[in-house]
Amino acid sequence: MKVIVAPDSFKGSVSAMGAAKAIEKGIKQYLPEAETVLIPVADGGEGTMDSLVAATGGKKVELEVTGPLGDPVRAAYGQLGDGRTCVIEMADASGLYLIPPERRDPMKATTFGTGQLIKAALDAGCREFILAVGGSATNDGGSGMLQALGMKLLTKDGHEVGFGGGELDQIATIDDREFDGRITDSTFLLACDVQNPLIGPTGASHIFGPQKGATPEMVEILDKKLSHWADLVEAQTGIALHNKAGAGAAGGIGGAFQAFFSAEMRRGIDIVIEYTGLEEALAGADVVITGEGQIDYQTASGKTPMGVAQAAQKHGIPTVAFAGSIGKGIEELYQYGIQSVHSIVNGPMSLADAMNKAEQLLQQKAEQVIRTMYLNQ
Ligand SMILES: O=C(O)[C@H](O)CO
Repeated sequence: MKVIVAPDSFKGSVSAMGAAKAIEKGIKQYLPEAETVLIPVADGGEGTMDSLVAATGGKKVELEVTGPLGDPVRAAYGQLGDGRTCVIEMADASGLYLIPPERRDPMKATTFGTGQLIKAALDAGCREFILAVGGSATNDGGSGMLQALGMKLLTKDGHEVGFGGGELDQIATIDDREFDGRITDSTFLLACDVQNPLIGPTGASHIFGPQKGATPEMVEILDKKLSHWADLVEAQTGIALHNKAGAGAAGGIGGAFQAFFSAEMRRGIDIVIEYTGLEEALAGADVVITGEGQIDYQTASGKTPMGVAQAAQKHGIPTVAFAGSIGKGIEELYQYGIQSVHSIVNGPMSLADAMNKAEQLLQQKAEQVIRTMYLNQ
């Protein structure tokens, strides 16, 4: 029997690799001769870098960059096994999780650190980039990232503007003469977590500003400032970001990529499936086991278990999904190739207990599922 084990992480509890190893242990407990292929995956959010680095025999390179509020932070880029491809989770350098709630301030927060990661990877020879875009603390339209890569954003007096969404309306000129020339030789594959436009009621400021610390008044101001930025970008590049899908991802960095980089947007899970070689590994498999902390109707919007199941379905292979917790609407998932969804929790227990014991529970569940598959053999 060949089993592909392709879970996401169970957030706050066990990494994708840890989950995959626990599931493998459970399978082998009943069926030591089973062929197991471990492919830890992610959907473009947290864990994407780890998954791709592990699958390609790459490495993580850590460096100090400018954090969202200007303080130094340790962040990493992943260099894949081919040496050319780099994966960056922007939240690592510019993420909301880096700032305690009381200090969050999208007027000041910058994406400069994300630009520094790109620059460091360019220096290391990378020319193909995978960017996991989302989870940011910023609303600066990606201006900080551009500054880190040499773009001069100048006031009408010719001074460089400061960091943050609050500065955008001070920009009078975008001077690209010193913008890193290596960007033109590079390709950027974006895994954006949302498709929101840059401006307006469904734009970056209105939808994601509040979680970054914006008050209702601030949201209006930030939206106007981003609108000024979008006008300038359009005048410079001919690309109107205002209503462009995905331009509002991560405070507008999604738009900066679309305007100034050779960028293509794809579903995060599809990028991960391609780069981890999951499709190739599926040949001859009998079953796929995937999983995530929570599985519910939202899983159908491109989360890991659904993406994995869709890939397996193309090859006629059933997928079994494990979850820490099962929510409403899992029936939605059957059409995409998920055969069944199993909670790993084996009795009444607190969330903390379930999280602490996740590996043991995954192992136990995997053994039970494989036993059931052998019912008639
Ligand atoms: O970073 C953000 O603003 C959200 O995750 C949406 O992209």
